Amino acid sequence: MNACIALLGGTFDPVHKGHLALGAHFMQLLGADQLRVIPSLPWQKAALQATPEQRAEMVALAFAGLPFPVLIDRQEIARGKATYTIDTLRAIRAEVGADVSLCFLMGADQLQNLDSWQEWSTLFELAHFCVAARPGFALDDASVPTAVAEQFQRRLASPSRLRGAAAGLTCLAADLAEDISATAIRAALQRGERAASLIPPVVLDYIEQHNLYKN
Ligand SMILES: Nc1ncnc2c1ncn2[C@@H]1O[C@H](COP(=O)(O)OP(=O)(O)OP(=O)(O)O)[C@@H](O)[C@H]1O
Ligand SMILES: O=C(O)c1ccc[n+]([C@@H]2O[C@H](COP(=O)([O-])O)[C@@H](O)[C@H]2O)c1
Repeated sequence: MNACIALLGGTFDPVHKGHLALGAHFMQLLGADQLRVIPSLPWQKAALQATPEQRAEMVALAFAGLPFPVLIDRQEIARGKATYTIDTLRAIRAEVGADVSLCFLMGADQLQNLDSWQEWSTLFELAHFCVAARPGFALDDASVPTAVAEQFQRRLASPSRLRGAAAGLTCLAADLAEDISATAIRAALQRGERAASLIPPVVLDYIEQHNLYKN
């Protein structure tokens, strides 16, 4: 059987339990061999609070010790300029070869935004796309751009089919319902709350040690 790698890209400012739930959910659904977590230098988000290095360190702490293999892939922060997923997928595809199943994970908010991504329709040539529900972001056709909804529906397949093919399919996890966002966490920390139920304890310790998200 082909190897299967799940890819989780994100800003992670900071990483939180919603990211862990998204990764773990699809690792189980897909029966994937590895989760690669890729901290980004996002071109659509201004004024990040933690540095790229701090965000990558928090990601490494959060994803340590899970019951499946995890690789923290620093290629996007190493690029040192705003990053596009198309470039990252091309690099990973060149590294792993044509047959490995690559499954890019995202929440419903990014599906609503997918048609703004660089070369978005070419992305399906390089990977599968797996979308999880997220409170506050609908997955119905009215909330997703028409061209994205069409691509998504046409390519929709079971997780086992994604595992058996290299790229080009989509899959939906409608049952994830983690009401957590980095925006809400930053706001809570700024108010002086600890947000302990939303962030892994090791990440909370890191945030406190580095005086992050105070203002
Ligand atoms: N609670 C969640 N449930 C499902 N997916 C999520 C959740 N939080 C984040 N994601 C997904 O994880 C990826 C990285 O998210 P990101 O690091 O931007 O966190 P965020 O909470 O969305 O941040 P912000 O509030 O700053 O926009 C995106 O694909 C996003 O959709
Ligand atoms: O390639 C793009 O144009 C693009 C535009 C928006 C988001 N992305 C990717 O989507 C992932 C989640 O992004 P975000 O902003 O929700 O943290 C992350 O890997 C980003 O690099 C990619």
